Amino acid sequence: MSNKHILQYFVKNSKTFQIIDGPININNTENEVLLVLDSSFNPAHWGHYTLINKAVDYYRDILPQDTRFHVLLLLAIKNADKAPKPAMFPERMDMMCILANFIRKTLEDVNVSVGITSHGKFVDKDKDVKELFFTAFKNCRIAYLVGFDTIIRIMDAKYYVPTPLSVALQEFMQHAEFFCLTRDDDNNDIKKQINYSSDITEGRYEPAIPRNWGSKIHSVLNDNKYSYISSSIVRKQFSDGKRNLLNEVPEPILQYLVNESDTNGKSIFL
Ligand SMILES: Nc1ncnc2c1ncn2[C@@H]1O[C@H](COP(=O)(O)OP(=O)(O)OP(=O)(O)O)[C@@H](O)[C@H]1O
Ligand SMILES: NC(=O)c1ccc[n+]([C@@H]2O[C@H](COP(=O)(O)O)[C@@H](O)[C@H]2O)c1
Repeated sequence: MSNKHILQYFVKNSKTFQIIDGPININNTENEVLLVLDSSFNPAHWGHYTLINKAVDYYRDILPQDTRFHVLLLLAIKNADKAPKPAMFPERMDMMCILANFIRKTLEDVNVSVGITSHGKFVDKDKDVKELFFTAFKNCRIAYLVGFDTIIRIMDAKYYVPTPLSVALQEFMQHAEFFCLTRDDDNNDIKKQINYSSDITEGRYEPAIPRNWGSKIHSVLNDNKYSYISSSIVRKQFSDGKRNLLNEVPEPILQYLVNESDTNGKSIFL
């Protein structure tokens, strides 16, 4: 079935979560880590790949040698902020499957699945991930891979009104953790980004954010060659006619963008 048909079925049946590529469950939760990258994938780029790569490196360093890694690429077909915009979703799903294959080829011993969700907020996505992805939810580790711009939005009380943040995320924060990479950001300097988790632990964000959540956020410095990349930049440059985007986008993704645009006679993003 094409991704277009999968999406039509998903929407028609009011589903909230579906795996569209790769394994659909994890049986042995004792030594497995699930790394979830939730994104708009519009398009997929090196910023996404480096989040996964660095998260695998990070957990390989701190966990036992026999730990197995499972990456879940998750597309939110509803955004926590933006109105639903169905255009391009099948193409984004295609690109997620391409990225999944690229990860399988380039990162050793990493399983990859691709899923779609209709939930905008992480706290809601997490319920489905736990329920539907794991056959036994015991001692498994789920880490959400995010950039700094996203972690501060997850920790923003406005998304949960009238429930206080500490209540809305209480259960979620008991088992979930975040691997958080710095990004170029005019409003938040690198020091603030890197110190975010320790500042929470020291109580600097109290009473909004409980200090014990600080240990659940692992802040890691990005590489300069990846920290500036965003889908908006790629969309803009590609639509302006730039095709030399290999610093921003893995080759198979670029190939897909070029092929799709050639077929339509104009940039896939226009
Ligand atoms: N270059 C990057 N470095 C680190 N994290 C990133 C990078 N690009 C995206 N991310 C993170 O990946 C997740 C998914 O990103 P998403 O695709 O929504 O962002 P984006 O590339 O900024 O998209 P857009 O420009 O369309 O807003 C987010 O948590 C985001 O912070
Ligand atoms: N409070 C939250 O859980 C929260 C806040 C902002 C964005 N998100 C999600 O983060 C993902 C990336 O969003 P953007 O593409 O807007 O950066 C989307 O799935 C969006 O729905 C979640």
